[in-house]
Amino acid sequence: MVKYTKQFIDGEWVDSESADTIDVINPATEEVFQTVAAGNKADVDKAVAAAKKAYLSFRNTDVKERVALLERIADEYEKRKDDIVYTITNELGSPIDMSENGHYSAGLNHFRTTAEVLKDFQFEERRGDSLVMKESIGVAGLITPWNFPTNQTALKLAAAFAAGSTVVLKPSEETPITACILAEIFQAAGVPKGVFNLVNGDGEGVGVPLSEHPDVRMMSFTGSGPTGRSIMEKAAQDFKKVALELGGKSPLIVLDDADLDEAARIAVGRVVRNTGQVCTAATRTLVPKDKVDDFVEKATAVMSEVKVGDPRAEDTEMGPLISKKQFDRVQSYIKKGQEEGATLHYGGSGKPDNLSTGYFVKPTIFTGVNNDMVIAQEEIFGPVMSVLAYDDLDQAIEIANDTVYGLAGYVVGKDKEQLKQVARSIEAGTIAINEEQGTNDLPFGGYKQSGIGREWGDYGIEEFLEVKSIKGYYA
Ligand SMILES: NC(=O)c1ccc[n+]([C@@H]2O[C@H](COP(=O)([O-])OP(=O)(O)OC[C@H]3O[C@@H](n4cnc5c(N)ncnc54)[C@H](O)[C@@H]3O)[C@@H](O)[C@H]2O)c1
Repeated sequence: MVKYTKQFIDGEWVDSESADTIDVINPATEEVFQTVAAGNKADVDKAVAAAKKAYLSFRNTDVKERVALLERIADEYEKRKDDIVYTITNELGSPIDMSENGHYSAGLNHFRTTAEVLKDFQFEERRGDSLVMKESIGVAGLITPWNFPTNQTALKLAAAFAAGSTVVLKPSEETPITACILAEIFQAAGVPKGVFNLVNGDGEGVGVPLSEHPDVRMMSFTGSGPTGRSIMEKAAQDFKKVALELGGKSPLIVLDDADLDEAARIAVGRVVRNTGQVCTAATRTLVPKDKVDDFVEKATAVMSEVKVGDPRAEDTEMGPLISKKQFDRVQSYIKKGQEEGATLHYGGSGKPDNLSTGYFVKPTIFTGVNNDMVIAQEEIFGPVMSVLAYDDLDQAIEIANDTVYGLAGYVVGKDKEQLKQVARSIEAGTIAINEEQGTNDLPFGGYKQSGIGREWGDYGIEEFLEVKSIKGYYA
């Protein structure tokens, strides 16, 4: 077992300023997979100082150089495919197929797509005799969650490097090993010293001093709402820019003309993916009242086929939740749904048969849910579908938008005009019609309490830039 108990600062692995460590638990076996440093403020100070120094030259690198850098990173990333897939399977408990085709590929796509969009990115524009230019913001603090260890990190890192910003990354203490592999990839790709710094640790020890650091000009965070609020409060002390990607409670509207077999397959897929630990999970399924029974029967059939178990097995479709804490949280929501009067139609409390070790849960369907219930309003972050009945499309849209969140929305059906109209009416940053996946250059981010700002592609690069006008530049 390789131990990553050092921090990666100024281009090398160095001892942490803290003697404390954090065990990374494999959620399928409940055994220790790896150990990382539990960093502290002194580590953060060193990392920010390195990033600040490196910024002086990195900000002036030519765009072509940064395109080449991102391409080299993507090449090195591809060489580490087996390690990344193995690590995500063990630290997150993601089924091996999902580790490869969901997680590994998402990270790779961000590095490749960002390199492509950077080639055509307009950093300068002439307006009369003046120049309007965009330049990198400076040292950025990046804080990421555990549910997509390569996706969340890669999309922020690719955008920051493309912009010419230097970074200090604090990954989730629950899935930090993928980030350690990224440090090795950057080293192999020739990322200049100090451009990328990794400080492992928990929120209090590392996240807080990073958010408070006066030399950090921007915080880019993905995670829960309460943590996002705390980071924003800290950042407000010296008016750092903040970009926040937070939670969701996304609706999936099944239209009257939808093929119910197809709708059931799509809806269940969007609930159980990554064991429901997806910020864009479609956890509120809205179905025409007279079609609910048929839909639920079909959704139950699809869900009962989902293979839950050992993430290392090739045919496993759903692994465990990340931790005991998340297991308990999902259990408490299942209990709450029953107390509130929703009908537990499939799944429910406890672990699936023959899976007593590991944080496994049963994929679950609630029917008879109304939108005021806690299970329809709060993010469960587990494979729990709430089915809500609607009378007409106006009511469906009203229910869909009756949430504090606005991250994603889905609509399934046949009539193209109706699909477009519903897609336009949902108040959320990302909408998918039927099974459309889109491309990696589309903006991603939330309305309302789902966040501030946009990531991915050129929109992601914009986040790490400041805008300057120079009057008389062409006079
Ligand atoms: N919108 C999106 O793009 C998106 C994507 C994935 C996950 N999420 C959200 O993330 C949440 C789950 O992730 P989580 O449980 O890891 O979230 P979390 O907020 O508990 O932790 C996220 C990160 O913040 C750090 N952190 C904790 N307290 C901190 C503090 N006070 N100051 C600074 N950093 C601190 C953690 O160590 C971790 O690295 C869900 O709510 C989910 O919806 C959102």
